[in-house]
Amino acid sequence: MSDVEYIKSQLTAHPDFPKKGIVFLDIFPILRNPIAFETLITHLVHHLTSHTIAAAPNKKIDVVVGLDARGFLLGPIIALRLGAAFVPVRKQGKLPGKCVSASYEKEYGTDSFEMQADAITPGQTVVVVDDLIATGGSAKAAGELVAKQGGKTLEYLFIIELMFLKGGAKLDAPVYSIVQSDD
Ligand SMILES: O=P(O)(O)OC[C@H]1O[C@H](OP(=O)(O)OP(=O)(O)O)[C@H](O)[C@@H]1O
Ligand SMILES: Nc1ncnc2[nH]cnc12
Repeated sequence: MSDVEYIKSQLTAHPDFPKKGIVFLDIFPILRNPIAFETLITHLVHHLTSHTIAAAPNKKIDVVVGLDARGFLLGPIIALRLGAAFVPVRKQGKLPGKCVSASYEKEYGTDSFEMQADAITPGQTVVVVDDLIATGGSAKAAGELVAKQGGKTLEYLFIIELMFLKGGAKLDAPVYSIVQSDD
């Protein structure tokens, strides 16, 4: 079995969660299995070092941005392995100090994201990490926060991409996803 098939085999689908009509794809079974979690992180870091960094203007990734909440499970580990900074994007009202904010619509509601205003230095290269892209609203808002601080988003990284929602089309940089779901 390939790494991608192995990672895919660990995901579980929950119809009608958190509301009717949504098929919720759960990544937590991966984190319960240390071999699967290691396979996942190694796969993402290998992609970043072999493709993203090779194409980066400064030949490095300065900042890994992780999205509240499930992006926090992946982002810090990836950042440590790359020797990059980790910066959280949080839902409104959770971060102290001066923040930049951007609101967005998602597959099942609306929300507002914030990032600390001094978190990214102009010109830094950034990858945005989350567990899943659905409509792309969350990732787009995160990209806006990076751009507001003068950062350059190189890529958006996900475990799962819901292809039928075409979220990647909203974004200002390419998407890399391990599993593409059509339903
Ligand atoms: O592409 P989008 O339509 O924006 O949806 C994707 C977002 O939705 C989920 O998070 P959610 O907002 O449910 O928050 P949580 O991680 O706190 O559960 C998921 O983890 C992504 O962050
Ligand atoms: N279908 C889905 N499964 C898991 N997380 C999600 N976030 C938005 N849509 C989702």
